[in-house]
Amino acid sequence: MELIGLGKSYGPETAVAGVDLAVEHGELIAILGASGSGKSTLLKMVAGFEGPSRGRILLHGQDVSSLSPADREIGMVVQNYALFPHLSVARNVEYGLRMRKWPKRERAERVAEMLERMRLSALGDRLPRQLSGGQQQRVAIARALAYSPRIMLMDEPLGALDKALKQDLVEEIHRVHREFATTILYVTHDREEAMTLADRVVLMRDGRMAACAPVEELYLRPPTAYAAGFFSGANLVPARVVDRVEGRARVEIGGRTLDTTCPVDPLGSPVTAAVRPVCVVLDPPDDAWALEGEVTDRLFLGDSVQLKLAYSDADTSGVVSCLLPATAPGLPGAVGEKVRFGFTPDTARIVPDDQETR
Ligand SMILES: Nc1ncnc2c1ncn2[C@@H]1O[C@H](COP(=O)(O)OP(=O)(O)OP(=O)(O)O)[C@@H](O)[C@H]1O
Repeated sequence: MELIGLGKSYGPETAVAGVDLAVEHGELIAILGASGSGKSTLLKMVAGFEGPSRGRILLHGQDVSSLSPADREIGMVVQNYALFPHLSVARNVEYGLRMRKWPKRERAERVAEMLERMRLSALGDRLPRQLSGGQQQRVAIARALAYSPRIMLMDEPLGALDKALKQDLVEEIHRVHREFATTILYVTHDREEAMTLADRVVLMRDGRMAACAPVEELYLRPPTAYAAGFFSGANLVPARVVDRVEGRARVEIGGRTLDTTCPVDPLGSPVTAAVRPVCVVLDPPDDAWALEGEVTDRLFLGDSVQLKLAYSDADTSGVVSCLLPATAPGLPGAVGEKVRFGFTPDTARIVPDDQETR
């Protein structure tokens, strides 16, 4: 599938501004972004529920931009299940096959197969209201997949479920994606979900594609400060490139210089040192960026402890989030405790500062 300059405006408001994206067959792309960033509008255009203001949608090379939703052969799963309440599970799954006028015997065979593959065989005669939320969503997935759509669209499919069910369904969707080899566009604002499921992540921001990259690359090497903050949950520390050392950036952060392992931006340009909380260390080594600070918050998370460390001196001030193993030696025990902390050059990613851009 290919999206070419796909955009949508509502009057003066631009919901989606010219998205270009080529999706490989069988790929799962997570469309991630803050509320109002244009994720659902993008999906609705692909589904055919919204007409684009500009651009085109190609499915298997065919321009489907002006086809009705039914003619696009796209399966859709949304947050609130949207099952037919008066139809049994089996009849819900059969629905799309009837619409496409499949013969009765083939319909019955396909429904039985889908129920089995989605582990719903025992529930075929029940009505949706007799199912749990997770079961209803499995029915919705079975229904959407029954007629082998060319592409599957999922809009916050787990948004209505509690955490434990969510985890089950994430595993289920992962399995479905692998076994059915379906191309999936998956809208979510939950980065954990995106991380677990996706081959690639499209990060939307104010209607634009702020980043598009394989999951691990986006997580470990985010291209900008916004992507680092949103996807990697990184601390964003203001910095400035002051020199080049063997092609790498020497940056100044709050009056201290640090030789990083990142290629340089233009000298003097404001940049951001993006440092993930697990990369913040206590009692850092000599070549590290180090500061004295104070614990302002401490959250026990089981295997790890999250600390908020506030620092302030003549040159700089801020708060850094730090994630340490709960068994780490010398772990600060209480709010108010003084600590020396920092990060080593190899763990800081120097990225353009785009946090203010709209
Ligand atoms: N029918 C509409 N008329 C006018 N503006 C709209 C309409 N639909 C969406 N918008 C606007 O377009 C922008 C993008 O909305 P969209 O629903 O695509 O965002 P989203 O990223 O899916 O958000 P959320 O995560 O909250 O669902 C928002 O500013 C929204 O207010």
